[in-house]
Amino acid sequence: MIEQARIEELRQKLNQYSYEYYVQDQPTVPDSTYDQLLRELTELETAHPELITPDSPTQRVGAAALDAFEKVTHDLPMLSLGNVFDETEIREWVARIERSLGRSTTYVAELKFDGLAISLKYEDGQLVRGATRGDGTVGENITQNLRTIKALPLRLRRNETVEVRGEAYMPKQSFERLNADRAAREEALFANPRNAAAGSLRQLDSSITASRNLSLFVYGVGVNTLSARSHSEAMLQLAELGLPTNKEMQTCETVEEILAYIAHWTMERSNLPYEIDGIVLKVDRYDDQEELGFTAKSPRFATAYKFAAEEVMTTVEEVDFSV
Ligand SMILES: CC(C)(CNC(=O)c1ccc(Oc2ccccc2)cc1)c1ccc2c(N)nc(N)nc2n1
Repeated sequence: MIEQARIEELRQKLNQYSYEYYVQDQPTVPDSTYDQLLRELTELETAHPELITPDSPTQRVGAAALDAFEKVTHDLPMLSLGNVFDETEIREWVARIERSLGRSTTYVAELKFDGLAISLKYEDGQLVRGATRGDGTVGENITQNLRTIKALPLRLRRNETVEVRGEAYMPKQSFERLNADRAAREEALFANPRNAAAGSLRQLDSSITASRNLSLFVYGVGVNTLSARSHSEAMLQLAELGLPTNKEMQTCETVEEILAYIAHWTMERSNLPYEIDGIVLKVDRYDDQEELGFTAKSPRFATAYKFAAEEVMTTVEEVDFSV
């Protein structure tokens, strides 16, 4: 049947254009082309509903609003990070690791996004579940809301089974526009992009989430079928699968390189289009991570350098508790 072939072709094209625009930030077609093809796909799917698949771009906004979020138990706990606050503590953290391993090792430095920690589960390439971190063991099933994030692929580029961790966030520009709209309607303002992202993902009606222009970065893997032997290799594989990874991630051979990366982003973070609240440092090789292991609640192989909280002029902004 030619409609089926056309529907499959449109689905593949639209998902590719979405990937180029939202993940690679290098669109190859104008929005008008995307919109026209989406309209054609919507008409064909309306005429042939039996041909609709869950990874169709028309299926991003869920049907009915939920009454509540289900609880979900993570296959692997989503751990929290210990903190380091200054150069001395960073040098001590590196020294402790290299003493424990009995040799030097390679690190990865990453931006620490100020959003909501989430977990995404893909089975044979298909997104089957999205959840909040919750208490690290039990989170809330917010699949319908996460599916509205355009940077999130509904199907991976290879049929892998993998559970990934990441941060859903609201870009600074979307935050400013959302609060401007709310001020115009005399509604309570969100205090910061993190609250706005969390409030947007706690909506039981995913069409509200879809209107909030959220985005996503993935930063780790749980259970997976990947062949990676290090964190940096795993992140390259996640990017090849079509998942949004952050391009500012950098491997560091020495503590001096770590300190230089931190100094750079301490100065530059105000120029980023999203908010970060620190820098995450990780031992790169998985065999070293396993050798270092965990404390009761967080890994010994990773830590977070937190920026000093910014002394902002605290304007009397109402925080939106109604969401
Ligand atoms: C390192 C990790 C804590 C993720 N890793 C895990 O959650 C994790 C979970 C089970 C693991 O293995 C276990 C297997 C069985 C039992 C216990 C742990 C290993 C890592 C983390 C947390 C927050 C991050 C953040 N805000 N930004 C960036 N950029 N990176 C981050 N990385």
